[in-house]
Amino acid sequence: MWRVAITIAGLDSGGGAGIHADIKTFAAMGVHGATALTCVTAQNTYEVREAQCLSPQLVRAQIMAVWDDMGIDAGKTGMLGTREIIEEVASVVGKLGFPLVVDPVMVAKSGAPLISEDAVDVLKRRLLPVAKVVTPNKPEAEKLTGMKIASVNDAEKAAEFIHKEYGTEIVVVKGGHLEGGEAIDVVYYRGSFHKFSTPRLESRATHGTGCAFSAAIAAGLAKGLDPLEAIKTAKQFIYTAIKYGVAKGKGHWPVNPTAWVEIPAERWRAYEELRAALEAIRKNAALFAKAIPEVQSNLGYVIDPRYAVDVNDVVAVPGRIVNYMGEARPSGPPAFGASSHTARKILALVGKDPNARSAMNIKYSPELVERARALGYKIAVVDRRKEPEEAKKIEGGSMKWVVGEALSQTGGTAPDIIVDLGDWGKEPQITVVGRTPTEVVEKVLRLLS
Ligand SMILES: Nc1ncnc2c1ncn2[C@@H]1O[C@H](COP(=O)(O)OP(=O)(O)O)[C@@H](O)[C@H]1O
Ligand SMILES: Cc1ncc(COP(=O)(O)O)c(N)n1
Repeated sequence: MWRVAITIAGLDSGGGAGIHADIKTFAAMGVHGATALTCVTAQNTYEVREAQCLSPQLVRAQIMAVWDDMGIDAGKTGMLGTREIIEEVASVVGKLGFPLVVDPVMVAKSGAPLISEDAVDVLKRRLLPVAKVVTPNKPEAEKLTGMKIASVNDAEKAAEFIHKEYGTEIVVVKGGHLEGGEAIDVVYYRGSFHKFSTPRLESRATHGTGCAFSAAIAAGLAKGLDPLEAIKTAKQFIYTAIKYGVAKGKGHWPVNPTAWVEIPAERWRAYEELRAALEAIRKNAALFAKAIPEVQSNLGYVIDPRYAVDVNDVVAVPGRIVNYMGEARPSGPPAFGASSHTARKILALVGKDPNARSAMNIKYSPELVERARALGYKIAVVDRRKEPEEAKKIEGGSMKWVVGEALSQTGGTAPDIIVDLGDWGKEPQITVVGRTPTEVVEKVLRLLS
């Protein structure tokens, strides 16, 4: 069943915070997102240049248009701009009664004020009493309570104070601005404290964190989750959104709410593509058997490089592709993290050329290199005997060196094949490179036919 969540918030033209972050979050969390726009900001990752708010009547009309048609299962507020808009939103929400998460946005990450000074009091006295959840960060909680917050203990006191003073049922004092190796959010709910924590990320991507976090809670409430369950999921969600942030802009980079669904989707796609390519190898098993070297073959594929961190993001064949009685055979179904050698080679490749996401090692022979030349393949030849001792010493250093050498010969983009002439105790090999495992298998097939 579809649920509807509404964001009552401002527009950030840079797409990092505000309604963009909220709608992406709603989509990623599987609810239908609706919007009541409050203000338009001309904003990017480092500054707010201009802002203009709509009339309170127009904000109300947007909420009512959604309500009268689809109903609203939960909502959240972000930038509200003026005291008049806050009063209007408090009045509508009070009347309609859907669960509301208030992110008491006051200042942008870049430093610009997002509500007028005289509005804070209206927010406290009018909006917080009709809200189900409020999610202040440290400076906002300090402003709402007049307390100084330097520890989890202080955050607990502030959370309880906000509940008692303004009547919001659930108070989440966020720990993004506190110190320590963990980002700890403190929740006050029904007379008890709860803590939700993740490792603190060293990340530039913190623009829109509060927006996406509160939208994720609202999405959970819209789906009918228990509030603590909704907050727990939102905490995992925001961790992923910060970790895989959008590396764009000169200031605080935007968070990435869609990472939550894109990463699992990417892994599935990569798995399926590899499986299809292995099927093609099976169909030509006798031919491929001729290309399997002593160390055996592997075929790997890395997920979208925006999300690839380590060998666990590369899908390959556990136990490699072997020559069994004259037929090439994967020794098992593909798995992530199944290869170390091939995976590190692909990670080195994709680090230099985002299109070089798949590779397979095959047997070296001068005839195959000749055939590649005749086919017009782009070829790089690497002499391992020239590899500096330092490269050999670093974990994964050899692979980086081989790939670096190869790509320096082909002008920075990956060749079709890398010929590795081997060294003492190292079998010479050919690595066939492509955008997808299917492309790699096709390139190998052409070489062998
Ligand atoms: N560097 C970080 N690492 C991990 N989590 C973080 C980090 N910064 C913020 N968070 C989390 O993101 C959410 C938003 O927090 P915060 O940055 O405090 O809010 P705001 O965006 O309103 O300033 C909270 O759950 C917080 O714990
Ligand atoms: C329209 C709008 N809404 C909210 C924020 C707060 O987000 P942040 O504190 O991450 O800058 C913002 N900068 N702009």
